[in-house]
Amino acid sequence: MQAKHIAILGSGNIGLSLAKGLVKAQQYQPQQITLTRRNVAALNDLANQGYQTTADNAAAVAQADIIVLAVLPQQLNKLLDEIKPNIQTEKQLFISVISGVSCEDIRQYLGMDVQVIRAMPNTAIAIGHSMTCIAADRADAENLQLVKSMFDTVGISIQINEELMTSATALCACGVAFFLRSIRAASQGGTEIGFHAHDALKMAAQTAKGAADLLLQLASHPEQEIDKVTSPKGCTIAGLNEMEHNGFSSAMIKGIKLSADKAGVLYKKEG
Ligand SMILES: NC(=O)C1=CN([C@@H]2O[C@H](COP(=O)(O)OP(=O)(O)OC[C@H]3O[C@@H](n4cnc5c(N)ncnc54)[C@H](OP(=O)(O)O)[C@@H]3O)[C@@H](O)[C@H]2O)C=CC1
Ligand SMILES: O=C(O)[C@@H]1CCC=N1
Repeated sequence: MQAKHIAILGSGNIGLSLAKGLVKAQQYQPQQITLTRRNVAALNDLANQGYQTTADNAAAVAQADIIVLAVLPQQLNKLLDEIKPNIQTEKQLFISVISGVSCEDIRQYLGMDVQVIRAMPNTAIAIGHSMTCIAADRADAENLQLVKSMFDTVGISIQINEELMTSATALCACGVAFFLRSIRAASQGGTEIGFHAHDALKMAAQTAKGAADLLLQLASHPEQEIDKVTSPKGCTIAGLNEMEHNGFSSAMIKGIKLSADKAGVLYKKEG
């Protein structure tokens, strides 16, 4: 258990997923986490669970050791204006999960030499299965280790170069949606060939989970595992080739490239 207090500024999808993941992993108690958003009434359930909740970002920052920035890129500058008077550069660490905003962007906008580490988790953080990419331009090793160990308790984390953070956003954060859509499509196919929708979805999701685990647990390559499924003249290769003729791999690759391009231009420095 860490003794530190965390303020999560912007408690929406990812901010709340992070808070829930940290508590589920027993790394923090709800009482050690302050959640903020402007519509604070939407956090009432969390307040009943013991989290501190407020719309006052500056007050949340005043009592925090770790400050997580989790608003949308277009909401960041206003938030930084609000909290600037209460920042204590010597003792506080910023973790930004905001896409397309560099550590230097934050220091530059604040005009302060704050310690900033970027983390790009995904929503599976709520259940301890995030793939989180971590990057910093000049954070000290102790803080980097602290952030890494924090995200390791809620999934798997790797440290990458900061210039790859927009790519990490597309592959890992947006990626959850891409794989979910694939599973949804598989379940729709399943319904068309005879299963009730809820059964088809469960069957598709468990099949996807098994496929991912084959790669992770056996450290094998997708094509190696695909070769084991595709019997000669069989039904798998027939279905797979039909999907490829319709651009399956190409659609995924193009989508990821477009997401990465977009992730790089989400933030406008002037606000
Ligand atoms: N969703 C995801 O899977 C991932 C998102 N990210 C990044 O995380 C960030 C948040 O994304 P996401 O959670 O999806 O977005 P949401 O819109 O769900 O969350 C943003 C939250 O910020 C709150 N907010 C806005 N302005 C302020 C303010 N001035 N003070 C306090 N709270 C504020 C909003 O609530 P209210 O309007 O009530 O203030 C809202 O709850 C983005 O920058 C995104 O790029 C990163 C990885 C994954
Ligand atoms: O769609 C978005 O912009 C955010 C960033 C990563 C996931 N969701």
